Amino acid sequence: MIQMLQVCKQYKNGVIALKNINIEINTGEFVFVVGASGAGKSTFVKLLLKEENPTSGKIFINNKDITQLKQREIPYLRRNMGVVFQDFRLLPNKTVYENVAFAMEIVEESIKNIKKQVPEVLEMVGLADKQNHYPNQLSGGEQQRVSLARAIVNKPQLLICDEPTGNLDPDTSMDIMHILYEINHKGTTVIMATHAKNIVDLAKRRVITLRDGEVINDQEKGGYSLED
Ligand SMILES: Nc1ncnc2c1ncn2[C@@H]1O[C@H](COP(=O)(O)OP(=O)(O)OP(=O)(O)O)[C@@H](O)[C@H]1O
Repeated sequence: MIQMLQVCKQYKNGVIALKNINIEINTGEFVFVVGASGAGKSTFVKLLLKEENPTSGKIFINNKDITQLKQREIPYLRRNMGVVFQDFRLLPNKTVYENVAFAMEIVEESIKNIKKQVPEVLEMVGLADKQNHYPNQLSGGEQQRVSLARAIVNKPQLLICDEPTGNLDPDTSMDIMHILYEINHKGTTVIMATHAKNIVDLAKRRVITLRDGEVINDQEKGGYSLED
């Protein structure tokens, strides 16, 4: 599903954030991308979202080299991806229901589908009873559930999470992880960049470890501790 070939990223200020990355991620995998602060995790995520372009190398998603995409083709790439960030990024003036519905409205889904799918996805993340609340009336964990619901409501093939548990306490983080595992179990490929050692070590999933922009480990059923 995803292939990076000899990918390098140097920012304009000269910082080399990623060096010669060669990885392949198959459909249906759950992959952690770990590494210390500054190792290149967010840059890795930004390249997949095409928020940044690599300085050299190729990135294939579903056999299409996204480094060659024209500007007008980018929305079609993103339509196939859900994204979750550490800071939730919800719209403060919209309710839980409206935040999730908005993701469907911008891809011009029918009202019929919106009315069917939004309650289903809110049920899945355990927020059926909070659909009329505003983000500031929710806990951090609940806000992240809304953000997850919004990310998956259009049924993307790929879910990309950048530190999704970074602002949450350990118990709430595990709740979010269980939702992520369930999403993955239903067939969505999940890529999660994180610092959260305990989550990674418990998960026994594939772990790609970055250090100073290089992949220093790529292990099935790996652990964060391998980095040390
Ligand atoms: N827009 C930018 N311009 C210049 N340098 C950048 C930019 N974004 C990131 N960098 C640099 O690239 C390197 C990798 O940063 P990146 O944000 O990818 O790391 P990270 O592993 O996600 O770190 P953290 O865990 O702290 O978020 C760092 O040295 C960082 O300072």
